[in-house]
Amino acid sequence: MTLQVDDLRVCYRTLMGEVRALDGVSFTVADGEIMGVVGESGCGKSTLGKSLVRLDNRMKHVGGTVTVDGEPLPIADDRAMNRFRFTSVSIIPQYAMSALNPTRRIGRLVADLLDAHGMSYAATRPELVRRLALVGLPETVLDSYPIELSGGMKQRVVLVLSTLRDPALLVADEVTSALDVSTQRAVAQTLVEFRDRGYVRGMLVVTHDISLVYQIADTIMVMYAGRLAEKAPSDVVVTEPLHPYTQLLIGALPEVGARFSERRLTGIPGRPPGLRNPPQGCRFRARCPLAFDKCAEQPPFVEVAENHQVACWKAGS
Ligand SMILES: Nc1ncnc2c1ncn2[C@@H]1O[C@H](COP(=O)(O)OP(=O)(O)OP(=O)(O)O)[C@@H](O)[C@H]1O
Repeated sequence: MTLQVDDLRVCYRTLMGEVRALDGVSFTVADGEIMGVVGESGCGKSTLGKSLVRLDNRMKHVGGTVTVDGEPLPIADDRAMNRFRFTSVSIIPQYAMSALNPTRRIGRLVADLLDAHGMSYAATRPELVRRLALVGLPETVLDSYPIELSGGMKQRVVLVLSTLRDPALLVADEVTSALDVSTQRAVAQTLVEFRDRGYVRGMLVVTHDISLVYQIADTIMVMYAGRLAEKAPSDVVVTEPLHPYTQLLIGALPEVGARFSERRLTGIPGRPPGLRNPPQGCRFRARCPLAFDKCAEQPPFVEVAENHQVACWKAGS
């Protein structure tokens, strides 16, 4: 088992009070598994990804445990996590490619990164060049400045760097969202290839793009308002979703070849609740077409079929 997350609770401290961004999240990612994490903006996807690798100083670990290969990660202790970052858990944060220092050549950036982790650039360079070639980048990119590379090239550089130490888990947060469609597909395929080659064992692909994650993920986990709504193999989530929220998310996707003069695109009416003072019971209740009395109680996240978990009183009934 690569990753096990149990009852993870994380909040942000703000002047207005605590935002409970993750509220009792439990799941596992198996060896070799790519898991897509989807949901509307603000549901806690990025917080989940970040909290497994680096809590920023506004985030507070409220409770719950994370283990990788059975070893607990000290996620609440930034310094203790240094031993695990990059080697055991690695992250490509949102907007990483735009964050590359524009005044440093790529090779220099890599040398700085390796130095910070006590590794020699000279000794690592042959493997680095091999992996760059694998993603279609020539050795000469090491002499380039970030501004000289396209978005897709920068994203591939970031992917190679974040997996150089073959981490058990890679969190890829919106790695394709600023790219054109064909580059998106190429970068997504690279994620799969890195998993297939064993450069990374398990992956959390955080995205709002269900169609893209459907093509590469083994499993999709749907989040709503800081909790898990549904988790199942990708094709099950897309073709037979059980949670009303997942059904509406999938129903809001445009169909290939659809004529929009005949079928209008619809979103999900309403907005997710604020997480400073979230409602009791099922958090989707106010927007749910199937809501009934029982939804005033929080539904447990339970297995309703093999590898298929849902948090809804109506699912499976
Ligand atoms: N630095 C912060 N301070 C306070 N609240 C925050 C902060 N970052 C995120 N939040 C809140 O935490 C909740 C979860 O946010 P998060 O960014 O994890 O969601 P997300 O699903 O990744 O959204 P997006 O797709 O827009 O990135 C939201 O209610 C958000 O407003």
